Amino acid sequence: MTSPVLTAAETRAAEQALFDAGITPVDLMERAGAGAAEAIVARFPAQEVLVACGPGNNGGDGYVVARHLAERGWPVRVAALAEPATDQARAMRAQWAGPVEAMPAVVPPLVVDALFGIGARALDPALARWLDTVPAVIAIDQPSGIDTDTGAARGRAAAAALTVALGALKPVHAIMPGAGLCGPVAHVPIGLPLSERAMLARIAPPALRAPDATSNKYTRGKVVVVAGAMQGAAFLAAEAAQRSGAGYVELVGDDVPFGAPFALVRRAWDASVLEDKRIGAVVIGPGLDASDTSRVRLEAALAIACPVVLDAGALTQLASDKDALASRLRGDDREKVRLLTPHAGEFERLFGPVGGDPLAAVRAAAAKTGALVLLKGATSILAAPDGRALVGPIASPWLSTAGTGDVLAGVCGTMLAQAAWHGFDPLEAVGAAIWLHARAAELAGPALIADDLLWSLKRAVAKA
Ligand SMILES: NC(=O)C1=CN([C@@H]2O[C@H](COP(=O)(O)OP(=O)(O)OC[C@H]3O[C@@H](n4cnc5c(N)ncnc54)[C@H](O)[C@@H]3O)[C@@H](O)[C@H]2O)[C@@H](O)CC1
Ligand SMILES: Nc1ncnc2c1ncn2[C@@H]1O[C@H](COP(=O)(O)OP(=O)(O)O)[C@@H](O)[C@H]1O
Ligand SMILES: [K+]
Repeated sequence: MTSPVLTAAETRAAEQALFDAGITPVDLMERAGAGAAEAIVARFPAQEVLVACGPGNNGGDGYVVARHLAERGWPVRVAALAEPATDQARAMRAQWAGPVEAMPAVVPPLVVDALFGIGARALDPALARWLDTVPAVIAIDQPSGIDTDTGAARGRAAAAALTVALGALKPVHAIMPGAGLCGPVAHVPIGLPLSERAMLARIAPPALRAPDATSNKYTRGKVVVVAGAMQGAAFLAAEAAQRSGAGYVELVGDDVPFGAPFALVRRAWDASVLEDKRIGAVVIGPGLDASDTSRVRLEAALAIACPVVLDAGALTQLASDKDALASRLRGDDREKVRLLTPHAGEFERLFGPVGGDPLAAVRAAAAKTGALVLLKGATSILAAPDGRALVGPIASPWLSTAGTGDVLAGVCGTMLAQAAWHGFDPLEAVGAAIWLHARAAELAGPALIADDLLWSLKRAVAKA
């Protein structure tokens, strides 16, 4: 249900494992370049192309791509930024039979960017300007100049028409803004050993278990959503918990109005509502204000043993005593599952600015609090206290509308309540919720409102 994502250093270590096993750097580069050319011809009609090669192994891949495209009848020009600086790149340069020109001032319509890969520093401004004027770019391994491990982009740049990820996905392919600049990503396996236990992985469709003859409403997960002053938000979370498959959802608050969905159980708040041993998860925060009443409810929720999703107003309350976060969230009980779901503003209030390396920021927040931390945004990043992290798909920008986070909180509640039943650990369960939410947004299409996600969640579950 996930694809491993390797940092530049992990990629180099994986390459080294192949070299240690007897594969030569030249063989590996041939494999990478041939695979990249294959991915290109599968997606583009034959046309004039300029392959721009840098001095390192990314440039070496470029010479291989050029040779393979030419063998397939493409009119190929090759330009070099500098002479190859590694043995394998030199060997590939020697195998390119055509001319090698200096970087042309006038750019052709299609350029293969084999300038820099995982070894890149910030681009020289003139080179960045040159790349930015190319109408269509196919990036080898990654667009040149974007930070491989953070996804931090150099200033103005257009998205590539295709990025061919060699051997492994890297953070640049998964985390915004870099992921957006990669355009469509084709993963070309080159035999790198990819651990199933990678510290970072991209969320793939989860394998959800369907109810069977032995199921009843409680085995399918009881989720309690604690309402506050703004009840709409809590309703969205509660119905999202229902629509993502929970068997029993209860909305507790004051004067919760009656109406659709009629399957939603409403109860007046009283601390005893959280004592039911059948509760699988509690969601608190959507619509929660800063009143004393809300504080009492938050404390009651934090006292229970089962997983608690803390969103919106609950995060604002927690931010008022940042130093006590870890002890308030888990106390002495390391087993307690607590999920914080901040957007960037809430994250900043709790932990300081996200900064240029969101993955590192989220990991640090999880380590500090002992909680799962999900930073929501165009790509959502989830980290566990032990450093494992998941990154979600690039989600529909139409999600940037009020209430969609409340829906996600409800889905998280259901997936955490059902985690053991699906065979997920808590990190995987929240990963499944992120995937379902993104898929629901895709199904809901343009101009969605949060309510639309409730219906499309049902279809997302069916597709998982
Ligand atoms: N080792 C191998 O045989 C394989 C390498 N692969 C390719 O190799 C790439 C990594 O190769 P390298 O480690 O050589 O790194 P790069 O090719 O990314 O670049 C490294 C070289 O460029 C210079 N450089 C970096 N940024 C620069 C800048 N902004 N301006 C000027 N010079 C700059 C560096 O000093 C170094 O000489 C991967 O991204 C991938 O494309 C893959 O083909 C897999 C196989
Ligand atoms: N530009 C965007 N592209 C994709 N997803 C987005 C974008 N902006 C927000 N989202 C998603 O929409 C949801 C918004 O949540 P949140 O900010 O908590 O809103 P609310 O509090 O109104 O419910 C999150 O799941 C977030 O990942
Ligand atoms: K590149």
